[in-house]
Amino acid sequence: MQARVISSSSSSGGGACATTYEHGAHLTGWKASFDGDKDAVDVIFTSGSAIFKPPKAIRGGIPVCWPQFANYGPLELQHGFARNCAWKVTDEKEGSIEYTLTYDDIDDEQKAMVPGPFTLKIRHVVVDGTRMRTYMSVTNESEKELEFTTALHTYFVVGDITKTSVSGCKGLSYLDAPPHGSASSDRVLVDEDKDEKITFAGELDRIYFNTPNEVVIHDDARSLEIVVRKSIKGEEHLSELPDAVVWNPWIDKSKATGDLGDDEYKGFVCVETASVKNKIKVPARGGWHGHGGWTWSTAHEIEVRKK
Ligand SMILES: O=P(O)(O)OC[C@H]1O[C@@H](O)[C@H](O)[C@@H](O)[C@@H]1O
Repeated sequence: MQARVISSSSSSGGGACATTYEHGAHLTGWKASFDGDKDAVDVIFTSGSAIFKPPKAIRGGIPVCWPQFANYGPLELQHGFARNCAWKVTDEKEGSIEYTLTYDDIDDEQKAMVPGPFTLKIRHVVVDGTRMRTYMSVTNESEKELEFTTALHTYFVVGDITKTSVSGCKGLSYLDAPPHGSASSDRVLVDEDKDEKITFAGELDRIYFNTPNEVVIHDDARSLEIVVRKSIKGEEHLSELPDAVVWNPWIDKSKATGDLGDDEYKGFVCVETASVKNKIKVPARGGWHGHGGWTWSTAHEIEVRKK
């Protein structure tokens, strides 16, 4: 599998670069760099046990969950099929790469999961030394409405999960998943998170609704803050993903996950910009001449700051 590395085109970019793959349009790593420094800081986690063999999704990085997040939708396939497919590179320039997946690229089983032709685009951009973005767009070229749930399922490196917290979710309602091995896998609705920050002392798997623009990971072991932003200055025309998923598998689930090292849970947390509660609906193309289809687009930005 060929890795494509994109480096920042900004003069302040220093050693900042990201590694991406056609498989899943997957970004597997992003190194940030402060003040143009060549010493890069790893921000995005990929498992040392990840399997780089399609159709298996790569464990870590930024899996694109589409056309379904987890089991939120009609499909049996957890997180949809986009992360399992071979995408095509459709644009590549300094600091930026665009991958595209269309109806023609997927197999019959996957075609049965969508109403008809579509174009899905992912663009990863290394903005400067400390910021990167992922843009996503979905064009519905079919004659039926296209509805989906989705997430940019980002795995972040942290120095020590027990010295990590996540802020921005206080006061929000969320769906809480029971721990691995429980008799029921049904999530429970919690009306209000009363804690100032989310901390980690066991498996944690929550879907927060209507999150603010910024959710922040406090990586105290590395004295870093990682900001996950769903609205980008100058790009207000893009739709905002309303929800955020926070996940760490802890010990038992890590052991049960073949492509994740038993101890690796200590070194990452997932904070995923998502739309789970409300399905995104892209209207049917309509029959009139020259109308290729309606497009829905979104993006997230990740910024690293020193504490
Ligand atoms: O093992 P997968 O399919 O990549 O999913 C990993 C995790 O993804 C998270 O988004 C879900 O909230 C978890 O429930 C799930 O375990």
